[in-house]
Amino acid sequence: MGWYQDALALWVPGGKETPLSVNFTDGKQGYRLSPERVRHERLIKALGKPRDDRHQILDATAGLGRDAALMAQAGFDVTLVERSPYIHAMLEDGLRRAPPALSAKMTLLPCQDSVQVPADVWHAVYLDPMFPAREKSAAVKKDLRWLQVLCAYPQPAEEEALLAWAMSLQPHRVVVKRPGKAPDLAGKTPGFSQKGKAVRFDVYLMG
Ligand SMILES: C[S@@+](CC[C@H](N)C(=O)[O-])C[C@H]1O[C@@H](n2cnc3c(N)ncnc32)[C@H](O)[C@@H]1O
Repeated sequence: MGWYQDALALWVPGGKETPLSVNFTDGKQGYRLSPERVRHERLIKALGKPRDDRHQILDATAGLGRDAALMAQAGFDVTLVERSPYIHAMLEDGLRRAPPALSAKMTLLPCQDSVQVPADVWHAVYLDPMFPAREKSAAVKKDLRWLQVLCAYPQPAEEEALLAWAMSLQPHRVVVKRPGKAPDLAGKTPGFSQKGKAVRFDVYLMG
């Protein structure tokens, strides 16, 4: 890990790949963040409309902040939690370089496991826990490969605890990102799902 073109980045010494860093405006992410695009994202549809003046989303598994940026661009105030110190440091650096209008809507908590946050304030708690990729390793994208190196796959007991904890915060809904054909998180059937080709968003309506 080090500095590459003014960004905190990860790379394999001697490797040919461009180093991985968090950039909220580049390439595909920049395109997906355009205001016309963002409302068509399945994640945004899964979140529904805020009500009772609750505009806050807790992204409890923030990773590289891509989904958080979509949610922020859609108008939500997003609080991000990330427990890997490497990923957290890159995310913090990406937010430092992000357009002010975007970073103003994203609050990164100090590096920690997602605990000790207040209940009763969230429109939604968003979970995107690690799940083993189906594709062969060469086909898996660079960022996902790094996540696989740095972050452990949760055991069933941890998945269960994560979902139970998210529900205990009493948001209007809990939204869980899953690979299209993966089983429901912790075996719990969602109220409904926003399904895409490779990924789906399971929605647990809490009231
Ligand atoms: C699949 S990635 C999330 C990717 C993210 N949605 C994005 O758009 O970049 C999962 C991330 O959640 C983090 N994580 C998993 N369980 C966590 C927990 N209990 N508390 C905090 N972070 C957690 C992992 O370290 C990893 O970076």
